[in-house]
Amino acid sequence: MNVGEKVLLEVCDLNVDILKAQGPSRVVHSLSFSLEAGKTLGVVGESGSGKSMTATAIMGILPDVAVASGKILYKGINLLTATSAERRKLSGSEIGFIFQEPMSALHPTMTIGEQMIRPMRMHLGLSKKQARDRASDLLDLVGIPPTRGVQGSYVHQLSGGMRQRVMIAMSISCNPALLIADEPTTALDATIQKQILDLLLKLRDDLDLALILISHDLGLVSQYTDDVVVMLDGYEMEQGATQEVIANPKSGYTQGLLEAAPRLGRQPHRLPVIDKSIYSKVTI
Ligand SMILES: Nc1ncnc2c1ncn2[C@@H]1O[C@H](COP(=O)(O)OP(=O)(O)OP(=O)(O)O)[C@@H](O)[C@H]1O
Repeated sequence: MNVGEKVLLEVCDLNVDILKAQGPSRVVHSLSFSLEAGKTLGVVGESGSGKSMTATAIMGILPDVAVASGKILYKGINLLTATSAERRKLSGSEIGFIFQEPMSALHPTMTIGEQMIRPMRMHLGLSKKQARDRASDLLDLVGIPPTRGVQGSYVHQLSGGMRQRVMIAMSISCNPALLIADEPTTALDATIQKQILDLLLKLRDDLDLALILISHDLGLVSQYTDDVVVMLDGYEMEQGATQEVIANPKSGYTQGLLEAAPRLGRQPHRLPVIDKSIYSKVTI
């Protein structure tokens, strides 16, 4: 990937360690990638490969037991050494996050409207009325017209697809430049999955966002991203332009993922078993 003038995010030599009683255990090893405005980067790997640790390190919401080192440069500011005031300003406003499971990310006893207006008042300094109007516009933008009365609803009253649309509306409410979506459609059926991913791409284009799409599904990522990083057990297996990686995978692990990848709306007849042990980092 070229590091040009439009680079928004540069992850350089990122390591993440989990602190355990017997000592630190590394779950992300020397990971580097960059992302330009208006582009989508896929981070792909099976469960436990370090995708969420990478995402939460960028967001500054790593679990207490985890420590990150290296550099995460956002518009040239190293997020790993930024002051908490700088971080607060960036996370949740400049950098938006879409969680896998909106049911646990959204507050159960606050209405959707109340949850939406809070960050807009804090980060954008809007009045209650302005924030409510903007919430209405944002919901409309993600395909929920004001007539649905969603602002007055609670999360448990919405369908899975509606919840994810609400999360997306919230994630773009403070005009982020970067959006990180961690398995945003895993809990949804194939038709809704496609609608949500198409919506994310439309927002990326309309708002000139940079988007990181995290998924275990290389087939899905291949349809929605410009570049891809393939991870296994915390290591980068390969990265590059998505179509290039799909057409000529350098790593046997990527080939295995491709064979296992379900396409949108089509499940594979049988999942091949990938023998991970033969891709141990020392052999690469
Ligand atoms: N809160 C935590 N405490 C201790 N270890 C953790 C914690 N969260 C993740 N890990 C460990 O860190 C490693 C990387 O996990 P991570 O969640 O980043 O993987 P992932 O690729 O996102 O997988 P998944 O798709 O299942 O979320 C795994 O070995 C996992 O067990």
